[in-house]
Amino acid sequence: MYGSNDSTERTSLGDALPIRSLRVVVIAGPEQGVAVTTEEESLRVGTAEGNDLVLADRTISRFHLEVRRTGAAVEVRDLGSTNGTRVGRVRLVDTAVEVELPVEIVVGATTLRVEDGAFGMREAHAQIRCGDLFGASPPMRSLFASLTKVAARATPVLVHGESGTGKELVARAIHDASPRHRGPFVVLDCGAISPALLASELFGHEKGAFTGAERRHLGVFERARGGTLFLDEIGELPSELQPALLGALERGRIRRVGGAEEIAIDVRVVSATHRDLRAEVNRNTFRLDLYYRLAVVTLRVPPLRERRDDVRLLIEHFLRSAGVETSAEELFGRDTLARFEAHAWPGNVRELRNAVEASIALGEPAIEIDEAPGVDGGATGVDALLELSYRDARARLLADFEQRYVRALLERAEWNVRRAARLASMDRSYLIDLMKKHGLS
Ligand SMILES: Nc1ncnc2c1ncn2[C@@H]1O[C@H](COP(=O)(O)OP(=O)(O)OP(=O)(O)O)[C@@H](O)[C@H]1O
Repeated sequence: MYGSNDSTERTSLGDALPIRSLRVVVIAGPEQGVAVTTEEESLRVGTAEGNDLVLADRTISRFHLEVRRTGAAVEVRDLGSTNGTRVGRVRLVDTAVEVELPVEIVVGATTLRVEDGAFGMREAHAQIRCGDLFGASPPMRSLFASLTKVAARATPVLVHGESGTGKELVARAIHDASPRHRGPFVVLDCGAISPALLASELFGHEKGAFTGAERRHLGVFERARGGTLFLDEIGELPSELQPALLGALERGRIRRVGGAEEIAIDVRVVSATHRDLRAEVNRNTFRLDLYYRLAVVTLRVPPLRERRDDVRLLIEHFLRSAGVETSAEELFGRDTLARFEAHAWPGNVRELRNAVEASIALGEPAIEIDEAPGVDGGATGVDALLELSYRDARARLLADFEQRYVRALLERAEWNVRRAARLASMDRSYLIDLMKKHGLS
């Protein structure tokens, strides 16, 4: 069984996984004949340094497109380019299409051909655990290997992944495996703090720097001295603060708001985002130079739907964490487990953890939720409610509605609570209360 402590330490998985390289060739256009091969699962094309294929064609955007393997096929994703990406007769702008290789792609005045390259091996973690992260799927074991390698150095890392995929745990694991592990791990959620307060949270302020600044306040750069500074939701950093952060990282010094003294910083910066910062660079909402500073290494945390073979392992882990010794199969039965594995999990591992915890609390699988009777109900829904008093029936329908509404709202907002509250014009703390009430937080 996956979840037992012994199995988390096993080393029999091996430390390499087979991989097939991707090759891109310019078959028409100003740079015809140029070709690049990458050993990674993905390949990027654009005019900015940092792409695998860097082109000079002016009709191409800085980060124009990405080709990523998805099992037997590849996904071609346009990264919000100005002129779009054409695959056959389909024109993509800020969207993706799944195709088989080889494929011809037209970008600006250039035609590319992407094809399979040679077979090779890539490094993989030999265990199904890395820090507090669990994962046995190839993309997770490959992530664990990169994470462990990058942890040893001081390199800034950008962690990219959908909400609830475990980005904060990745940052924490980097810190714990780094030479700075005895220092502090300080988190700043750039999306949760009002832009007016963000400068002071980052750099601190002196007493009297502004109305209400009654005493000196140390910012996260100073509090993380000797350790790791985790800048969560870095894509939400307002443009007016981006030059100040860039300056601090370039000079290795900060100045508190209202202060004159320059203070040397000693932090390793790990940042995270659910947004594709390259698309934000194309849109000019994120500075290219700041992107380069933060994303010296990018680690992508795959969504749960791309690693369904991890679902069972994670369920076992969450059961053990909740003190339940029964195995997932005994508890839920095969059919329900199969539904857990087939579910799309838009809220990723966080949603799965909530579903497992709710299942334990309710004593029945909480994956049934999607199929609960609708609030508008049919005659049958109302008929069933006639068994109850009006008051109880009303309370039951309301609770049902709340749960379905909050879940749908969070899914629409990619499980970003702040965004969800804004979408529903609802107070954030009220939304958090509703999430707690319905086992969604
Ligand atoms: N691979 C994993 N193994 C075990 N637990 C995980 C894993 N990934 C995520 N979790 C759990 O899922 C929850 C969400 O993880 P985390 O907060 O790290 O996600 P995130 O990507 O930072 O989310 P957000 O973008 O919303 O801040 C946490 O409870 C975390 O412990």
